Amino acid sequence: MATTPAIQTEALVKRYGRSGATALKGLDLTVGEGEVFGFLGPNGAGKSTTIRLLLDLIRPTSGTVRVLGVDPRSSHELRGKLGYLAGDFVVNGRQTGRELLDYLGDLRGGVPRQRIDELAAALDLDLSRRIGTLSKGNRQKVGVVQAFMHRPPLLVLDEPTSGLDPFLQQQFVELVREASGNGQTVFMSSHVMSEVQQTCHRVGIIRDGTLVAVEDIDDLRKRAVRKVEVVFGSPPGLDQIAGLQEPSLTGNVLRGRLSGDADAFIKSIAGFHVTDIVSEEPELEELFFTYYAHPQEA
Ligand SMILES: Nc1ncnc2c1ncn2[C@@H]1O[C@H](COP(=O)(O)OP(=O)(O)OP(=O)(O)O)[C@@H](O)[C@H]1O
Repeated sequence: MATTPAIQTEALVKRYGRSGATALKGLDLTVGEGEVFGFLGPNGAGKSTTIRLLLDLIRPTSGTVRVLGVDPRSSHELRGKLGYLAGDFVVNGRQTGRELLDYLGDLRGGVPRQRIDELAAALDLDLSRRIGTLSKGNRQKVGVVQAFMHRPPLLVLDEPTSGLDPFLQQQFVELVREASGNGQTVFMSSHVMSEVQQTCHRVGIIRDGTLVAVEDIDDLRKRAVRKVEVVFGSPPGLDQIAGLQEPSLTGNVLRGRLSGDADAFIKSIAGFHVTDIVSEEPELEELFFTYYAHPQEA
């Protein structure tokens, strides 16, 4: 039996006000249960609008939304099954982090104190401080804890690491991986390509209210260009090398760029004495930005 998608939108349209911008122009989006899905696009593309519709913070002009199989407009139970975090986590500043998280934990049916403490320790967050006295980055950590602490089946994260430094971005990546390993679904908008690369199974790219591409990260990775350097005992001639873009030979060192299948290249050098080979992890960032600017050329 097919499982119910964690998120499904059909022909989703959102127009703000009577004469306002049409932020979404018929969005069809499906996120499977257990997927980590990255939602990417330039500023103003419609990412936050989509997320607000999923959470029933705003209502669609037309089209349908299903979250964990139900219409978010008609299900109060859904709230407890979601973890939500926006980039600018804002709460009443007089409470301490501990007070707020205990309160939210109770609302969500009880979260063990040990779980909150572990998350706070991983993020290096002092729970005894009043939230109003925290820096933006530390306030955002409180937001990260409240989103993850009850291990919700679906995490909806809107640019979650804005304001976090690189160390904490890495901690965040670990939390997403842990959630994914636990079978939770993660839907995340982000401008931080490294975290998308490290966590997402698929990415959807939205421009101007329309989904322009949905790609498997592994497929993207295979298509992305890698720099390659091969050191030979005694090098072949460049005319004997196959499957390598922009090949150049300096002494015994061959350099070039590989995209897609490496088989032709490897076979062309297999008859020569290779003393070392280095291939860089593909950078998907360039590919994403090509999509942002010219989706048809990517
Ligand atoms: N409350 C609102 N009233 C009127 N127009 C809005 C409102 N919120 C968003 N918009 C418009 O809808 C479009 C989509 O905005 P949205 O915030 O969804 O984009 P985004 O992809 O999240 O951008 P960013 O990366 O900058 O957060 C934009 O043209 C924006 O100006």
